[in-house]
Amino acid sequence: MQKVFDDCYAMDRRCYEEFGLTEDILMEHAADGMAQYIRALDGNKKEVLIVAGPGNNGADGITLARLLHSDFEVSLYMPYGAKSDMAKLQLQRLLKLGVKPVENTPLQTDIIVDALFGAGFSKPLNEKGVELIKTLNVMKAKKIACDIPTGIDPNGNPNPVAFKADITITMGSLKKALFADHSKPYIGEIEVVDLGVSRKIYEIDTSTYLLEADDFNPPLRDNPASHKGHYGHLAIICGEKSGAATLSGLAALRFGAGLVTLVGNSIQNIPYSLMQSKNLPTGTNAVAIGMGMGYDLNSDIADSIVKNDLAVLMDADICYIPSVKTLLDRCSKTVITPHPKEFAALLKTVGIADVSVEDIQRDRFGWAKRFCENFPKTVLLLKGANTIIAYNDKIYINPLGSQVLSQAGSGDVLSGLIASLMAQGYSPLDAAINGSLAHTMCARNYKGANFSAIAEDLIEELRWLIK
Ligand SMILES: NC(=O)C1=CN([C@@H]2O[C@H](COP(=O)(O)OP(=O)(O)OC[C@H]3O[C@@H](n4cnc5c(N)ncnc54)[C@H](O)[C@@H]3O)[C@@H](O)[C@H]2O)[C@@H](O)CC1
Ligand SMILES: [K+]
Repeated sequence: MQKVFDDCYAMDRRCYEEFGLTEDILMEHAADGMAQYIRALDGNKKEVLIVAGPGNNGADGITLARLLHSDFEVSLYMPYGAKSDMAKLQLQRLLKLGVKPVENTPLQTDIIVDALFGAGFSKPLNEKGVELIKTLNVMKAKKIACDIPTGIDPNGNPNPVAFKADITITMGSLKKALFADHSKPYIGEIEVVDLGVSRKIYEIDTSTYLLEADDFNPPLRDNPASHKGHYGHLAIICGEKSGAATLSGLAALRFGAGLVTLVGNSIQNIPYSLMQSKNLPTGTNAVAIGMGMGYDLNSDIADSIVKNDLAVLMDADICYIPSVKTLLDRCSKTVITPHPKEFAALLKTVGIADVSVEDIQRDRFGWAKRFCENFPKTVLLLKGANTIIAYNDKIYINPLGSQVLSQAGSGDVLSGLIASLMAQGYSPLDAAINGSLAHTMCARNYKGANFSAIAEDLIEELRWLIK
């Protein structure tokens, strides 16, 4: 797990005030991090275009030009001149080496470094900036963003366009804007550069974390004398479309739940390994509701869940049903897993806000936080290109998802995975984290073309998901 921050300003200040470092020292390390990356690239890439802005992001770029000069053919383009003190100082140093900024961007180059705007980006790019970014984006070159691609605002939205990087070399620590859904196509890989002290020292406390494959804690069984009763009994409420519940059930079973029962009146042709029942079976310790359910929840079942305070996973159609609020308020072990459209419906159903899907996508962290303030007992998993898992003031980001998962049925599998872990005794937060990691790791391990995975393929991949 890595720490993630809103921005680095407080940590930079601590470097100056507590560690006696200077802006100059931090900047030298920032530029050296980029220089090392460029030097390690394929040795034939010798032409480097650095586009440097007026502030300290630009100053990083000018410093990089100095570090690479004479080993590489460096073109430094500064469309807005140098305005910050550091940008002016770095430019003076460069001029003393005999390097002058170029008047126009060259038509072709091997490497482009975008150091136009970084953490200080605060208003939309003007027409000149938009045209420049569009020009850079269509050039064929290795594209490196300094700190964050130009045009990505602090909420992670392109405003109105953004540099499309192959790699973002970010300074000091990870920032939230790198993990918004809207920024994902622009960021590329991410590398963090230390700024004069190790990242362990540089970073302060945070409430936001980036999940990694190493965080995965699978439900491996270590008791050779076990029986199915040791691994929980999950009941999945079936409604209109029993296929969704069946996929969840198979995923849950494959992920280790001891027993999975589909609950409903007329469920046809279910696989032999799943049980079925008209009522909530005795012995149920976790319930999953919502997948393919339709907009009607049997009130006896809802009452029984509340009365017995069962662990409950809620998804899909439940977001539209008013009784969701009772479950969220009254049960102590709840996970809810909406995609953005369902989350918009959920916010409306529970009376928090009436907002569009686009409103949510533009500020996923903000809306997730607001939901958790209203429902402190619930773990929210907001699906997306970078899935957010939020609980109280903590946020965990799973960036490992990919387009492999953009398929009907993949959400049903995720519900089954999380509910399976809840039945096996994981806390709701651990179940959401590990279910989400398993889901994305199955997609990563899938060997077929990235358009071809169906829910059953993801379930198959669970067999080999051994840490
Ligand atoms: N201690 C530090 O301050 C460090 C800063 N570093 C670099 O400094 C960057 C931040 O520098 P700055 O705070 O100077 O900010 P930027 O260089 O990102 O932006 C400079 C200024 O441009 C203006 N601006 C914002 N959006 C604009 C737009 N769309 N069109 C025109 N002008 C716009 C703002 O007035 C802003 O302050 C980081 O991203 C990082 O690259 C690194 O060198 C590491 C240390
Ligand atoms: K940049």
